Amino acid sequence: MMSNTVNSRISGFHKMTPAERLATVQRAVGLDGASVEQLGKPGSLDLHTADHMIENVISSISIPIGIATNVKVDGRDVLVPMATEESSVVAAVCNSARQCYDSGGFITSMSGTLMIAQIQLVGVSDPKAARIRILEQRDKIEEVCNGCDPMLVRLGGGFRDLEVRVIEAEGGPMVITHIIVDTRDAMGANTVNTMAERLAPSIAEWTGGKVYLRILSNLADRRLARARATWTLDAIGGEAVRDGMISAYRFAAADPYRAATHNKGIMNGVSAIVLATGNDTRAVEAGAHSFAARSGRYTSLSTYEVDADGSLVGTLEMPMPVGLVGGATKVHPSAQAALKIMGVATASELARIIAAVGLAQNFGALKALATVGIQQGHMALHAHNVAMVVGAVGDEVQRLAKILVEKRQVRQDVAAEELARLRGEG
Ligand SMILES: CC(C)(COP(=O)([O-])OP(=O)([O-])OC[C@H]1O[C@@H](n2cnc3c(N)ncnc32)[C@H](O)[C@@H]1OP(=O)([O-])[O-])[C@@H](O)C(=O)NCCC(=O)NCCSC(=O)C[C@@](C)(O)CC(=O)[O-]
Ligand SMILES: NC(=O)C1=CN([C@@H]2O[C@H](COP(=O)(O)OP(=O)(O)OC[C@H]3O[C@@H](n4cnc5c(N)ncnc54)[C@H](OP(=O)(O)O)[C@@H]3O)[C@@H](O)[C@H]2O)C=CC1
Repeated sequence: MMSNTVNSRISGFHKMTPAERLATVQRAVGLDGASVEQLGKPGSLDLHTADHMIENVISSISIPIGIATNVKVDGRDVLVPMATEESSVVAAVCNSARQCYDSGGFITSMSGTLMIAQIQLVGVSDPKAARIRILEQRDKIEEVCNGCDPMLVRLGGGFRDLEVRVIEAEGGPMVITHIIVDTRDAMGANTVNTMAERLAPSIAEWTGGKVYLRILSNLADRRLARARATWTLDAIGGEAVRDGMISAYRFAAADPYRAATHNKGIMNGVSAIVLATGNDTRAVEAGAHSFAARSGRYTSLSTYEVDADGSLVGTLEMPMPVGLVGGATKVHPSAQAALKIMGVATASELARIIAAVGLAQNFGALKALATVGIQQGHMALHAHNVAMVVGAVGDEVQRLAKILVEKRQVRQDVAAEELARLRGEG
C-alpha cells in the first residue's frame, strides 16, 4: 500500500458541508491542491476530455462522490470515494465499517491478477485431437502473446497458462482456447483481446478449423478479491440481530430471487468505487453475477457464520477485474483524484478495498432488513430527493425532508402539500 497514514474514524463527517468534507479529506490524506481544485469544481469533467473518452459527446453527467468513513483494510485506515446516485448507500458503509472497526476492520486477499481470453474454433471433425494439437503449441502461444505486449512483460506480467475445452453447443462441438494472462495493474481487456486476435490465425492453421470470436471472458475467476470481517455481539446489538442476519444470508444462499437483491446490495458498494475510479462497471457486474451462478444455481456472493466467540463473521469473494491504468482510469481526472484519496499503488490493493466495501454494504443492508426494515434508514435519506423533486430549494430541502420523516410519509404528494404549507401557501 502507498504510505499515507490516515485515520478513517471521522464521527459526524456527514454533518459537514461538501466544502468542509473536502477540506477534511485534504487534511486527512494530504491531498494536493490540484486534486482538491479538481474535486471542488461544479462539473468535474471538462468537455475536451469527455469528447475524447467516448463518441458523440454533448455533455457529461455528474454523479455525487461520497466518502465512506471508518473503513480499515488490512490494518490501514482508508477513506473511500464512492460514486452513486442512490441515497443511504454511503451512510450504510460508514455505519457497517464503524461496527467492525474495533474488531480489526476488514481482512482482504486476492487470488491474482489473471485475465482469460477465449478463442472460439468451429468446424473441426476431430475436436478432441484439435484440443491436444493446440495444447502442444504452448511455447509458441506464450511467445506470440508476450510478443504483443513487451511492456507488460517488463512489468512482470504476460502469458501464464493455457487451457483448451471442448464444449457441446447447438450445431456441434466447439473447441475453446483460453489464454490466461497476468495483466498486472491493467484491467486487461484490450491487452488480452489483442493477444487473442494475434493468436487466432495460428489456431485455425494448427487445427484446420474456423475461428470466430476472440475476446476476453468477463467471468474473471482467476482474479478474485476476498474480504472478511468480524462483528461482535456488542457492536451489532446482540444475538437476535446476529441470528436474523444469518437467517437473511441463508435465505439468499437458498433462493435466487432473494440472492439477486442480496447481490445488488453488494454491488451498491462495489460499482460505486469502480465508477469513482474510472473502471468498467459492466465488466465487474458481469463477473459478479456469472460467478454467483458458477455452480449452475445463482446464489449469494457473501457468507455469514458465527465464530467460536459467538461473533458474526462475514466474507465476500468475487471477481474484481479493475485497473489503475488503461481504459478511462488514467484519463479521467476525478478517477485519478479518487485513487489518491485511497492511496493505492496497485490494482490488487484497489480490488481488495472494493471487496471490503462490498461486504460492508451487504452487512448494512442485512442488518437493516433483519431488524427495523430498510425503509427507516433508506427513506429518511431519500426524503431529501423527494423534497427536491417537488421544488424545495436551499434550507427548505432539509426542513421538508425532516417533516416527511416525522410524518413517516416520504411521498411526493405529501411533500408537495407540506412544501406549500412551509411557504405559507397551503
Ligand atoms: C442509513 C443508516 C446508516 C442509518 O443508521 P442509524 O443507525 O440510524 O445511524 P446513526 O444516526 O445512529 O449513525 C450511526 C453511524 O452511521 C453513519 N451514518 C448515519 N447517517 C449518516 C449519513 N446521513 N451520512 C453518512 N453516514 C451516516 C455514520 O457513520 C454514523 O456514525 P457517526 O458519524 O454519527 O459517528 C442505516 O439505517 C443503514 O445502514 N441502512 C441500510 C441502508 C442501505 O442498505 N441502503 C442501500 C439502498 S437499499 C438497496 O438498494 C439494497 C437492498 C437493501 O435491497 C439490498 C438487500 O436487499 O440486501
Ligand atoms: N468485455 C469487456 O469487459 C471489455 C472491456 N473493454 C474495455 O477495455 C478497457 C481496459 O483494457 P486494458 O487492457 O486494461 O486497457 P489498455 O489497453 O488501455 O491498458 C493496458 C496497457 O497498459 C500498459 N501498462 C502500463 N503500465 C501498466 C501496468 N502497471 N500494468 C499493466 N499494464 C500496464 C500495458 O502495455 P502497453 O503500454 O504496451 O499498452 C497494457 O497492455 C476498459 O476500457 C474496458 O471497458 C474492451 C473490450 C471488452
